[in-house]
Amino acid sequence: MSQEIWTDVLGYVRKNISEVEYHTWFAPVRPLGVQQGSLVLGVRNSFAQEWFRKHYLELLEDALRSMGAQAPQVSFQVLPAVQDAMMLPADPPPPKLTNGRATGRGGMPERTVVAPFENRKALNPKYIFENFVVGPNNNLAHAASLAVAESPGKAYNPLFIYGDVGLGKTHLMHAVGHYMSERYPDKRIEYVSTESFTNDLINAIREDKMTQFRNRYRSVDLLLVDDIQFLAGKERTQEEFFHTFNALYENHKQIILSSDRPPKDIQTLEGRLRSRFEWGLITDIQSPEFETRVAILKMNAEHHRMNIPQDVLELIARQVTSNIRELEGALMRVVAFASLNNVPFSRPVAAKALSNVFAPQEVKVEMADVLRAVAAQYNIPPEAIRGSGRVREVVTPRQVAMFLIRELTGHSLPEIGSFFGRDHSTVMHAIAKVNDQLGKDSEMTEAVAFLKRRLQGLEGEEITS
Ligand SMILES: Nc1ncnc2c1ncn2[C@@H]1O[C@H](COP(=O)(O)OP(=O)(O)OP(=O)(O)O)[C@@H](O)[C@H]1O
Repeated sequence: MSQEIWTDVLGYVRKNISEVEYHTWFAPVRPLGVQQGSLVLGVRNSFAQEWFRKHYLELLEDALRSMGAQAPQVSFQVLPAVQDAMMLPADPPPPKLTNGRATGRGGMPERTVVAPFENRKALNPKYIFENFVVGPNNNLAHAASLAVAESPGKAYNPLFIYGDVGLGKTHLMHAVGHYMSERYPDKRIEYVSTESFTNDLINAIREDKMTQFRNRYRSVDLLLVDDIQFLAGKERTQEEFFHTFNALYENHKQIILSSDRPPKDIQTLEGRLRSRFEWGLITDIQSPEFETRVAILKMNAEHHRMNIPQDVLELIARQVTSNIRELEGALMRVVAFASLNNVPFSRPVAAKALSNVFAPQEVKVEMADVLRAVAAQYNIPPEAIRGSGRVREVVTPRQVAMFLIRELTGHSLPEIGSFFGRDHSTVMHAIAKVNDQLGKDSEMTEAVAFLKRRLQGLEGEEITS
C-alpha cells in the first residue's frame, strides 16, 4: 500500500521541483510503510535524512494533504547499507530481455517476446484471466478472449474488442498473451499500441529499415494492437498495417485489436481494412453494473491484503460508475486516506476521502457502523456487544454504542433496543449513564469524542491520534 501512496506523492513532488532535484533526492527513496498515520521513508544515509527534513518536509506534507491527510506526518529511516544496492529506482528501468523473456521488478515475470527491437512493451503481469472479474457487461468479450487463447488463429480471427476508456480491453488482450506464452513459451507475442506501430513505421522509413520492420511484425504468432481507432486518417500506416494483417492472417496467426468504437464507426478507415476487421468476431465491453464493480473492488482489496468492509466497497462502487481505472483509483484514495489519518475503514471515512474528487455524498450513519467502530475501539467482537454478557468489558462499550446510535442516527429508543435485543428502558438507562460519565471519566470522554469524529468522517476536526 505504501508503494501506491508513494507513487501519488512522487507525482505531486515531481510537479513542484526540478528534474535534477527529483532524481538526486527522491528517486532513491524507498517507502517503508505507514505507521500510525505517518508515512515512513527509507533514505540512504543520515545526510539525506537531514536534507529531507530541512528542505522537503513541507513539500511532502503538502503532497499528503492533497491526498486527504488531515495532519500529515512523514518520518525517515536510514536504510542499512546492504539495502542500498537493492533500492528500487522510482522509475523502473526497461525490462531486460533474455531469450525473448523479460524479468520485471521484484522478480515478477513480465512476458515480452522477440528481441532485439526497440519500443517493445511488456505485458502487464496483473492483467491475467484470473484477475478479470466476469460480469454481464463483459462476459462475451471474456469468453471470446478465452476461446482465442485456447485456439489461437482458429477460433476467431481477428478478435475485435471495443468499449469505452478503462473498461478492460487491454487487460483482456494481455491475458491472452500471458495464457499463450505460458502454454507455448516459444511463441512470439507482440503487444503494441497503434501509436507505437505508427512511430515504428515512421522510424523504419526514415532509417531505411523497412525490412526489419516487416520482419518484426510479420513473424509473430500473436499480434495485439491497442487503440486501433488511431489508424483513422493515417494512410501510410493503414497501408502497412493492411499488409501486416494479411501476412499474419494467411499464416493463421492470431490478431487481436482493441478500439473505443466498432470498425464501422472508425472514420476514414479504408474499406478493405474495415472489412478485414469484420472477418472475425466483434465484441464489446460495456460499463460494469453495481455488483461487478463491487466484485472488482473486492478483488483489488484482497490483492493488497486489505480487509475492507462490504458496505465501504459498496459506497465506492456507487461513486464511480463507469471507468474501472477510476474505480481502482478511488479505492486507493480511500485506503491512503484511512492509513494516513490512522482511522479504520468506514463509510463516512470513504465518503470524506472521495469528496474532493467526486460529488460529496451524504452518508447516513447506520447502527451497524456504530457497532463496528465501537467494537474496534474497545477491541472486542461486535457480537459480544450485542450479546447478553454483563461484565464491565462489554457493558461499557454497549452503553457507548447505544449512546452514539441515539446521537448520530435517527433511530428511536425501541428500535435501538431491538437492535441489541433489549427494551427501550435499557437504552434510556445506558444513554443516561454515558451522559453522566462524560466529562468525569476521561477515558470514556476521549473514546466517545474519537468515535464521533470517526463516524462523522472526521468533519472539521483535527486528527490527534
Ligand atoms: N473485469 C475486470 N476485472 C478486474 N479488473 C478490471 C476489469 N476490467 C478492467 N479492469 C482493470 O481496470 C483497469 C483499466 O483496464 P484497461 O487498461 O484494460 O482498460 P482499457 O479498456 O484498455 O482502457 P483504455 O481505453 O484507456 O486503454 C486495469 O487496471 C484493469 O486491470
